[in-house]
Amino acid sequence: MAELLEIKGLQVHYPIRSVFLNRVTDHVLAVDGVDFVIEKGKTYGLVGESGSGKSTIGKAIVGLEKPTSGKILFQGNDVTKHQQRKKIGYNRHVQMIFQDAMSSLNPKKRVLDIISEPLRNYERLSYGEEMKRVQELLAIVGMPSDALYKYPHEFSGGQRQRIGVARAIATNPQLIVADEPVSALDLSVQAQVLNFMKEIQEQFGLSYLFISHDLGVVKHMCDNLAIMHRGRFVEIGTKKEIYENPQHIYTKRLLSAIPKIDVAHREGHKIERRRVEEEFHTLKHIYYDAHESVFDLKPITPSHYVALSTVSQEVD
Ligand SMILES: Nc1ncnc2c1ncn2[C@@H]1O[C@H](COP(=O)(O)OP(=O)(O)OP(=O)(O)O)[C@@H](O)[C@H]1O
Repeated sequence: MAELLEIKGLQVHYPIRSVFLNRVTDHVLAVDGVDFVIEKGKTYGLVGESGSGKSTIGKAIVGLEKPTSGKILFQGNDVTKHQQRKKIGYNRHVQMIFQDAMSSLNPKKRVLDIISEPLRNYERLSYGEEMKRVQELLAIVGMPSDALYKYPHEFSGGQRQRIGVARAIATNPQLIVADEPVSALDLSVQAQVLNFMKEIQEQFGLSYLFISHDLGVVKHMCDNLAIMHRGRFVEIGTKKEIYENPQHIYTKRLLSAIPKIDVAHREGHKIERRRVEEEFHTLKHIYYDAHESVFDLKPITPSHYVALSTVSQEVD
């Protein structure tokens, strides 16, 4: 097993401040002691309901959140602290793509400037070299070269996500943290973007940390995965182990809520309505079963919000 990244006993706790007392009164245990390994060229999935701590792990790995305790080792080098990351040029090897490409791409910048930003941070290229590299990157992600001078709002959601991927791979990273990269997209576009992410993974030997609440998507993408609940891993294993022989009751519950549409069949847009209806029934079932708030479960589509509010009205 070729280890790329190792996480040891990671904790990220956010302080809760009392406005009245003007001091820290408690902590949110967003991530509360997790261990896992991401192998070279493989995809590790993090699955769990909204608020379970998935994004916080991703942010700690790329350096956007400071671990409270624990270690992050990249190819055996400790990169838990900023100085240590700087020393080995860690940030160019690990990039992140986000759920909402519209808000993660600067709306005032042209595609050329968006994609060249990491190049300007990490490489000293002439204007001509930079232009050539950005054109190559656009071709890799299947975008036309006239996209260079356009702005993010001139593209569809799927195209914007491709631009986000072009920016993420600009520095030839080894690991990409993909935080819900397709959940803001129509089902028909999700499959395209996921398959394209797999293609570039093979082409460049990339590893992914793939964060999602959608077990259907994770099944399509991941080699190994962890099921998260309230900052901890309740179950870890290979894709086969988790999907074919889940052990934890929480994993079983999540699996029973998988939309019955596997990614390969998401290209037909008519499926969407059926999926929302199915999830609505499953959520309702889970709600009555577990007596938890339906708002703990992350809505996926606008129609899903309608479904959720209907559930909550019925429950009220
Ligand atoms: N900056 C912050 N300050 C305080 N609490 C935070 C902060 N960021 C996240 N949290 C809390 O930490 C917990 C984990 O949040 P996180 O965003 O990691 O969950 P998640 O599983 O990624 O959820 P989602 O799928 O909704 O993004 C939540 O309870 C959240 O409210």
